[in-house]
Amino acid sequence: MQSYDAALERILASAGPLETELVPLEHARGRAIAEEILALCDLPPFDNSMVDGYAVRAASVGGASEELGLSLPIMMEIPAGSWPTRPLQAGEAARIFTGAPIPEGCDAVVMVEDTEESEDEPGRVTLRHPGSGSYIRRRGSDIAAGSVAIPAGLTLGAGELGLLAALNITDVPCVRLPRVGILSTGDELIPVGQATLQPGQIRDSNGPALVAAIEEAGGVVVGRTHAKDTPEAVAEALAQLAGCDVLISSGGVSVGDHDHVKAVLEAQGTLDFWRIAIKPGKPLAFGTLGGALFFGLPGNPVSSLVTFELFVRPLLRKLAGHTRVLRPQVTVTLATPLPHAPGRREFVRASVDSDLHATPTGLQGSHRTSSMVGADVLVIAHEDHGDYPAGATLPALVLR
Ligand SMILES: Nc1nc2c(c(=O)[nH]1)N[C@H]1C(S)=C(S)[C@@H](COP(=O)(O)OP(=O)(O)OC[C@H]3O[C@@H](n4cnc5c(N)ncnc54)[C@H](O)[C@@H]3O)O[C@H]1N2
Ligand code: MOO
Ligand SMILES: [Mg+2]
Repeated sequence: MQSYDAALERILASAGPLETELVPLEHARGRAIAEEILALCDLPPFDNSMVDGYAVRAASVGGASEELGLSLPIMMEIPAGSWPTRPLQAGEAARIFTGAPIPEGCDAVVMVEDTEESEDEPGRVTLRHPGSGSYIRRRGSDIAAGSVAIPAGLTLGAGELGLLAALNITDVPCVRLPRVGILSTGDELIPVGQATLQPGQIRDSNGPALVAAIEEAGGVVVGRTHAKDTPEAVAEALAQLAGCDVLISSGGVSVGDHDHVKAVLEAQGTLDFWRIAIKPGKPLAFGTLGGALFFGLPGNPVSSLVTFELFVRPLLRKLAGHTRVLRPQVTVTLATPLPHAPGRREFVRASVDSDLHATPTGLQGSHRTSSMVGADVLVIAHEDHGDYPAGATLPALVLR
């Protein structure tokens, strides 16, 4: 049996980022950037005012104070989007607005709150501040031309897309999204919304849950099918899903007489390993099949989703080019005691409050789909440890 760490390491070592494709900026959210993006121009592109006020030469307004106002002629008005019509000379002021270009000769802006315009003196402004804070945003002070705007492998969110837009990059080099196929195995399974259940039958809930998990992870579901519990049916269904980067089956991977996934994988592809010392999800099988990476996830609904989270999601993130493939890990404090038998590393579904006090989502049986509801974290109970008391601090993976 593999340890959690060894299994994750083997899985992540099995593949690297897929090819690069150009993605329109408006569709690039959540994608991983394939290569380092250099700024081709300075941002901001010109020196501009940080405030609404008056552009001046600092040397000529040094004597201004609250008591000793300094009156200057207003030589021009510079709104954002315009360009100064002339340089600013000593002893002159220009009305200027936030974001507007600084005129040549100006080295300080005085905030409008520190000035007065009087009807008695039209065309003049009285400064009541020496203009010491310059309030000028220098060209290139956000990002200088030639410097790295976005490093390769970063996940593009609103902030990164805003910077790309400022740099006028309309087509973004992103890593292609992994194509994923899903196979639900089981004689007992009936698709959601179809037929009335006969005795012994249940709904295929893993299929829809895995679709959601794959999409959340940034994969594209390109095929989804079902197979009865025979080796022939499993092999045939998997053959139908050819052309995927990743194949995921659920069920039929344990030791029952009707569990055929592992044998089919060994016969038709390669089995890298089977079984991990974790709970839930022990009988996971990993290997390759027809050019795809293959995960045989256990059929129990919680086991399939938790093993997806622990092993498939990181691999999908890696294939999709993200530098950060693992969920953030935090330390939580147990709000209630946590029963845990030593032997396997256990991933306990729990909700957390804003102080990271964790409350398990009820009994943790791997058939209990309800234990996934409202799960914010997977609390990690160590294989060498027994029960944990309330107040114990444990590591946890943040799911959302
Ligand atoms: N003798 C042993 N039996 C079992 C062991 C073991 O070590 N020795 N391990 C148990 C563990 S742990 C798990 S996990 C399960 C894994 O079973 P399989 O991967 O073979 O899955 P199935 O037997 O096909 O199904 C298990 C369970 O899950 C339900 N299921 C399956 N697919 C779906 C689906 N798409 N939607 C909803 N529910 C599904 C299925 O009806 C079963 O109840 O094996 C234990 N047994
Ligand atoms: O390894 Mo299983 O998922 O505990 O029921
Ligand atoms: Mg089974």
